[in-house]
Amino acid sequence: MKEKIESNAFLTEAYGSYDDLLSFCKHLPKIELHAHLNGSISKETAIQLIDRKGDPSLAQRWASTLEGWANAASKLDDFFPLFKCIYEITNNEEAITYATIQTIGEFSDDGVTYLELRSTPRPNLGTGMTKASYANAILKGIQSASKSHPSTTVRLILSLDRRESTESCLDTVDLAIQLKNKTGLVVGIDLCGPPTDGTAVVFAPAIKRAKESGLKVTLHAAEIQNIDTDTQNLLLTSPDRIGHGTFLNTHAKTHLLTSSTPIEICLTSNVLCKTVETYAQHHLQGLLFQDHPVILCTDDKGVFGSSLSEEYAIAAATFQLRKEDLYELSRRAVEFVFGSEECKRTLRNEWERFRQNNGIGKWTGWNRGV
Ligand SMILES: CNc1ncnc2c1ncn2[C@@H]1O[C@H](COP(=O)(O)O)[C@@H](O)[C@H]1O
Ligand SMILES: [Zn+2]
Repeated sequence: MKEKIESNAFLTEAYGSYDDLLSFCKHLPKIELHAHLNGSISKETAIQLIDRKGDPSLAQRWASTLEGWANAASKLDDFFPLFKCIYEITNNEEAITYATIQTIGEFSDDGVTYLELRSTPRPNLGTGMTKASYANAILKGIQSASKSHPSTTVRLILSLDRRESTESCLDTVDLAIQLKNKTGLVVGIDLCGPPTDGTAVVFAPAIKRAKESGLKVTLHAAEIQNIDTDTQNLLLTSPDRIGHGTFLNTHAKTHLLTSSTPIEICLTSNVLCKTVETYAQHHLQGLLFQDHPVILCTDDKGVFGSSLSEEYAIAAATFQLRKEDLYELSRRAVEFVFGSEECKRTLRNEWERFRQNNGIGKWTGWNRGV
């Protein structure tokens, strides 16, 4: 169950009500840098995809799988089996293209100006889908959405799953390099999946090849407790960003703080997957007060029933962030995108226009009144 955000004196004074805060967050231009395609598929899109398949038993299984997880999840490991069912819905190129277009549309409607979608190229013997045809189906969706939702710029990150072998990861990286050169839309790679599967040694050659080819690298790191050696070895590959960083030991934290490696923060994901007990206990607060680069992200908005605007609103209500703070958070994210310098210049101008048109005051440092 999602934790309910209580109204409080700060929120009332700074925004009026939670709804007023949410509408400010929707209006604010935002950058989403950590969104897994198959986890981001909304209920509406999933239902449409299932309808197209014409398999009522799948609809039933999908609904009960999600509900079962929401009611009984007690640890992060409970989350990954959900995808067995979701992948039945997206087991062909047409579904992947449709899911991509719909998901981009939803982020765009939520005020996301720049989106980095990520997904694991996944062959399917039954439907003949290959890693390449999978990635191309996403690119087709991105190209189509650039016409229907021109206000949102979209780039793609190909994910390596921790359950894959070194060879399989190298194949994905080679595909990413090829598609980067061909389309300019693939900008990086990610490492995701169950944190206790595989080891950094398995993935290091693929990460190295990606970096050498000019791809950017983001890695899920320290998402659960007691994986310090793996986290340490992953950090040695010098990722450009990391995801979560929930359980960084002192050594890893020092490494990240001194290298100023940005951390993708997924509040609702961490609370619902039970790696963080409550929003108020989230490590975002400590990172903010150390002025470490962070980016608010959704992770899997479809499964978690959230949106990026809500993540901003939750951060504001929990850590007493004013309009200027939220603007500063979203503006800073521009500097951490994997897109080109030209892309960053365009985004910087957009943020400046918003600031001027909306009377955003001078930022004076994070509110430490919490
Ligand atoms: C909640 N925290 C998380 N931690 C680690 N990996 C996650 C994740 N959320 C999602 N994924 C990864 O993303 C895949 C689904 O999207 P794609 O099929 O790639 O589009 C999942 O199979 C999992 O490997
Ligand atoms: Zn993730």
